Amino acid sequence: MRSARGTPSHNKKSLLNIYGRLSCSPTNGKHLNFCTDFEKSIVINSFKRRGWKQVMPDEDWHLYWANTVNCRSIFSLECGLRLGENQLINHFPNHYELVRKDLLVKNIKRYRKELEKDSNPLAEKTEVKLPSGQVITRYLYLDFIPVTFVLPSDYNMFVEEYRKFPQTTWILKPCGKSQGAGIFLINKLSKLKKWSRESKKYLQHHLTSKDTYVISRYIDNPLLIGGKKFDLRIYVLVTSFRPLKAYMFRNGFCRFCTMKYDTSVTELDNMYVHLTNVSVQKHGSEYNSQHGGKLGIHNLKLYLEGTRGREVTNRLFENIQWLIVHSLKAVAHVMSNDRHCFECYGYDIIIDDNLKPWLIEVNASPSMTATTVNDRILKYKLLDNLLSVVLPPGGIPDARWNKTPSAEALGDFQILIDEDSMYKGEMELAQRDKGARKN
Ligand SMILES: Nc1ncnc2c1ncn2[C@@H]1O[C@H](COP(=O)(O)OP(=O)(O)OP(=O)(O)O)[C@@H](O)[C@H]1O
Repeated sequence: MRSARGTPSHNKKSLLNIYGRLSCSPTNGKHLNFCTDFEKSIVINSFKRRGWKQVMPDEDWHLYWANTVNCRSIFSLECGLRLGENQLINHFPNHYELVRKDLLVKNIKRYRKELEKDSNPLAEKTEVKLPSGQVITRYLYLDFIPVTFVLPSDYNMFVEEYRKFPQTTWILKPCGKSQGAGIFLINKLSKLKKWSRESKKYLQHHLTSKDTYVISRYIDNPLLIGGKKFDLRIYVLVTSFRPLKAYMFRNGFCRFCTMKYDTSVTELDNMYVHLTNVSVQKHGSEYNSQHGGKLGIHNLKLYLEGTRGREVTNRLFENIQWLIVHSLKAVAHVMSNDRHCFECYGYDIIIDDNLKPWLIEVNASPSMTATTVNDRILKYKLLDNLLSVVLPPGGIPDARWNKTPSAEALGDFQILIDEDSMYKGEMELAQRDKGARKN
């Protein structure tokens, strides 16, 4: 039987063979087994350091660090597998609701509309005057994704928006790709039409989800440091969507472009200026492999406190947490909340020069490859802390656990939201109120 390790995907039949007869025996205080699809030393060593043994997907495992394709197959109807109480896996079955570019946008738009329909104050709108003099209406609290349309389905809506704001630059991104592949910027509708004709893409009828694109307003006023654009990579661990339990790793980092930011039309195609992906920048002649174009979030905070002041810096970081929590709430009701699952998401955020954070995208399998020494230290810590959060106090996976880690187990994770304890807190307050009224 072929192992799932190191193979990117399986066909349904072989998965049925591999997983159909799988169950994990009770641990009884014996050794714990992990299995992974990645040949990454950081992943493998993080388990081995805890004394766990690596096994194949068709053997007894307690925790599977899977790729998204294999995880989806495990939960597919054809597979018919029921995970045991001592088995955990690192993705939710339909994580794509949050991590696919088009679905993220659809879910956030729907969430805002629902709040609006319920007259929820969170959905309050406000009028904003643009530098061009035009006045637009936008959400006061929930305006954290750039205006985005899905192509080809929203093409007419996009053209309407384009005509209203003809000076805007747009960024086109394929939904089925990553690492900057297939991304380009446009500032003219004619360029989009030309691309469509040449690639015979979005106006064709036989489309697959791989051919879906999102077109987003390009954030053309990013905050620059040393004249260069950067984005933030923040790790967010979710252990449950209903109730929502999410944690943010304190040690995120900035990823810088290697070339100075330049909005001139001639530089529109220069990806070393506009895309912050390490996978793009590492091919640039200015790439520095010592620091890998990365700067720790603590240093960014210090820099901002020094240049912009403590108050606005704190507000920026509060707004980042706000946008993460609301992006998760936007998908919480569509997620299949399997209690064997947890997921570590890589959030990509751009800060503009008004210190407003924008959510660019969410990744389900943030890279566990280290590009520098600091990166290696950070990622080891991330995985070590993550395991402490997802495992109950005895260290043995248990899907029945109430997923309430102790303060020490959190390590460098901080609680973003725990609806369970919020609910309990509210109940306690209500009880106390009732008691006070009785007295
Ligand atoms: N709306 C935007 N405004 C400004 N820059 C953007 C915008 N969208 C994307 N970018 C830039 O393009 C880069 C790649 O975009 P994005 O992360 O969405 O695509 P990706 O290829 O899927 O990347 P990943 O490998 O992280 O999945 C971002 O890191 C950012 O630097």
